[in-house]
Amino acid sequence: MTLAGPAPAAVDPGQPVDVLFRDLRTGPDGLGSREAARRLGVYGPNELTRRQGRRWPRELLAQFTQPLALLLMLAAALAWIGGTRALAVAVVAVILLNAAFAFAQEMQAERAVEALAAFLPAGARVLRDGRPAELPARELVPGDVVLIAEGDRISADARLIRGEVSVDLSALDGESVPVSRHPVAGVVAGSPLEAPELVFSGTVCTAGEAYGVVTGTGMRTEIGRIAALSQRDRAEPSPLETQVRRLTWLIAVVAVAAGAAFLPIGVVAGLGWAAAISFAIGLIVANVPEGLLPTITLALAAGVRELARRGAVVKRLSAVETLGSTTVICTDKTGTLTGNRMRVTRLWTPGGERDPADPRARELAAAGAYCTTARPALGGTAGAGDPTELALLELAAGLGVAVPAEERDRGRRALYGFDGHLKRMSTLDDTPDGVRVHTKGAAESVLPCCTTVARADGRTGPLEPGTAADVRAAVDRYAAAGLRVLAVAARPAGTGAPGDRAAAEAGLTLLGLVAMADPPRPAVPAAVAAAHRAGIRIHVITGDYGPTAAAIARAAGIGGDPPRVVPGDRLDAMGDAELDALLAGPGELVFARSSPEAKLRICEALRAAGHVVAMTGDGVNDAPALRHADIGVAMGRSGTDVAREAATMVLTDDDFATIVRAVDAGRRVFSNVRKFVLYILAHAVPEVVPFLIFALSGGAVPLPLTVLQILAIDLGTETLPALALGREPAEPGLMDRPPRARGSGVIDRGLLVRAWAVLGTVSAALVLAGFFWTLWRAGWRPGAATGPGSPLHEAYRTATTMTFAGIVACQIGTALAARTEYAALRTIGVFSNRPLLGGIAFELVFAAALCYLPPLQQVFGTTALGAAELAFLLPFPLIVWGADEAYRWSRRRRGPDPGPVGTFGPESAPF
Ligand SMILES: Nc1ncnc2c1ncn2[C@@H]1O[C@H](COP(=O)(O)OP(=O)(O)OP(=O)(O)O)[C@@H](O)[C@H]1O
Repeated sequence: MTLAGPAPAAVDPGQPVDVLFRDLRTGPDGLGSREAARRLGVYGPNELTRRQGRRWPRELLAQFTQPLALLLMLAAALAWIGGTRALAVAVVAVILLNAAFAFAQEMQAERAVEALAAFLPAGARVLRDGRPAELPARELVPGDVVLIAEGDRISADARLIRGEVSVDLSALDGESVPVSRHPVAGVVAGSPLEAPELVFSGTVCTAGEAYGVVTGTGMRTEIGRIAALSQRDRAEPSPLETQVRRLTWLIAVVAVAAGAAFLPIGVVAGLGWAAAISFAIGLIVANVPEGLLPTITLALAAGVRELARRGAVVKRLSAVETLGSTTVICTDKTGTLTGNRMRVTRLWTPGGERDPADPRARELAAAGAYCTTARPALGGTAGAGDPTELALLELAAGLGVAVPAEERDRGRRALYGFDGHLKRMSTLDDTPDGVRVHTKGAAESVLPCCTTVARADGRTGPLEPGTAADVRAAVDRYAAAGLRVLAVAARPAGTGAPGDRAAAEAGLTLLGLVAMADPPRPAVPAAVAAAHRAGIRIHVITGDYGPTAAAIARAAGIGGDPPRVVPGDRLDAMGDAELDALLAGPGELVFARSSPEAKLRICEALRAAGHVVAMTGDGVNDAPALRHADIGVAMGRSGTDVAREAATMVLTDDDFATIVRAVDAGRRVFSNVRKFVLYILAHAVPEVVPFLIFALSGGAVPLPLTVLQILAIDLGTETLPALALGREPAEPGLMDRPPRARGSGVIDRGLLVRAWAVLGTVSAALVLAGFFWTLWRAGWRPGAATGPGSPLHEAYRTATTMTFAGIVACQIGTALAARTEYAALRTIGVFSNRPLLGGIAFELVFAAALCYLPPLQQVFGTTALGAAELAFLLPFPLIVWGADEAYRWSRRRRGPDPGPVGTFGPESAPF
């Protein structure tokens, strides 16, 4: 294990707090920024140093020990023993090239995934120069005073000095029941992990808020000591990679069987053993698709990189392909559909809506502002905390009743934080009017806690049923306009602080309602429409009030007009069968006042029905649903660390539209993988059919292609165009089709038919036509001798060169055809994939070199082709491409494949 920085300072976190402050040369207000910078230099960054050193030699070696490489080595050894040394050398070259290529691709893929960390820096809130500041967690130093709040992953070991938190220590002790942590003045007794006043790096705060002084950073933390935790996880192969690995094996087995079968046939047809063996080996080497897997891994990695640029950071390569098959998106409302920038637009107090200048409105605003933990925007700095609270602070500031955050925090006697189940929050505050309880939350949650109301004349009166009905009517009116409504209540604390939450939140006086606007993000309606065209259904699952959620959903285009709302209590009362039936219906739903558990339930029901579910979430309680969904989506800006860790994808801009863009990218990557698989499979037919003809004719037709020519195609001319197909832009209509079925293979019957029956067969026919035309013109008839020394030998060399060049020409047509799966080439433009044009140019230069450079002619058995031959080859690409164009046209006429979940597709959905 390496330790960053100099030897650790001998600070024992177990000493009494004042001694600890002295030893760490700090205080309750933390460090100054200059001192912190100095300490950062001394202690080093707050990071875990990776234990493992260089891994690349091992990974490079692994390329040579994998089964396909071993198979090729066996082939090389056989060729050497069989006397065809040139072939043995060629095969070894293939092995080396392949290993280098695969290694480079895998390294590049890994780097792409590792680079993602830079998109998601861990942050920490600290007091620097006595003021709160947000910093990258790597800049924390011993002596810093940090703020720890619900949902944070704690980024250093610390001793608590104020507040109280619940902490999940499972990263350290495997125990996932959260434990309470709070300051204790004296010496820490017993094991540090059990000490109530210590918190540790790598653990998670599940509730509450507290300040702590940092006692250890980086490797000098409990987690740093558990060396095993700093080891990296081994990445799971994605289903796509597993599928392709299996396919590669299948093809390898078929190739070996074909090679073995060719041996006796070749000998009987008069080839001689040495030639037959070399041929069988060539057939195997050419057809084993060694390069497929690394190429696919690289395509996925390129997808990951592109997604990150578009604002969606995915943590696993496999997420890219899952994204493409998403059938349902479950999204929350605040911050994802809306901009999460709240602004109070209406104030209501018993008696009616109030003008901001009204004294009752000011009283309401002041109480709301007390009941907050957020910090308002000051000078140039942005506000920090819940946007709902920031809106209340802004309102109070606007009405001139703001309390500075420091004063508010200093006077705070108790905090009963916002609870997603209770849907309210309360504080006990020292105010100029004495100690008061302040409560704010959902109206239906706060109203039952109230016994009195603040009347228009400033006096307090009983909460009559009529007033309660007025409150509900006002809430509904505001909610129908899409406003978020909070009820605010207060009362004098009386003598002595109430002991528990229930006591604090009883007998309150209702002050009124605050309604705030949070309109949909501008890009959302278009993204919703795009998702609908792509056959994706969207359900909204929100903690907000039904009518508010329905109004926002309608504005975004979700769920029709009016959207169907399922309130939380109805969902809770519903059995599983009823929920299944509800979700199986055609429309989209708005689940309002829902709990985090509801998310998990809905997610499970959808998955059980065969859907591929993308689910958003931002709180601690959302983590189980995020883990359970096919794609858990967390918010990079507003979400908690816990949600970000549970998620598969993190949106750096929190925008719903980014999810739809990610689905688009996922579909594109998957369809591009299919494109180059199609291209690579297609050439097998024109390569194998000539041999069949040679074998079936019993040698009356000479071999149309030499083994080194096959290798030159498969390992030379083909490579760059195949790679370039992986870079193809999205095909028009890709997002107008229903999602592909869960688990449907990258290679299906349709792809094989197209590769072998259409592209392959047309190519084979053309290639053979070229071969026979050349021989025939020279006077060859079946059975005539073509071996060295025979009068027809030169014509035979020209004919095999024609076969070689013919395959190259046909593959150009195949490459152009493979660019789209349904659409016509003209809709994307012939010149829109520059790398492919470059790849084709390379292919032509490579083939020309083989035909025209004398040293290469020697090795590959080729000759220079004349004008007549070239003219014969010229239409090949057009014919192959044209045949496929006709095939795609007929597929388009038949219409797209049906969607995976028969109950809905763009046609049957209600939008
Ligand atoms: N900071 C807060 N203090 C008190 N009450 C709150 C606070 N934030 C929200 N509420 C109340 O609780 C309700 C539910 O809020 P919650 O945060 O669970 O959902 P949300 O953010 O509106 O929805 P979403 O799940 O779409 O993000 C709100 O409608 C509001 O009435």
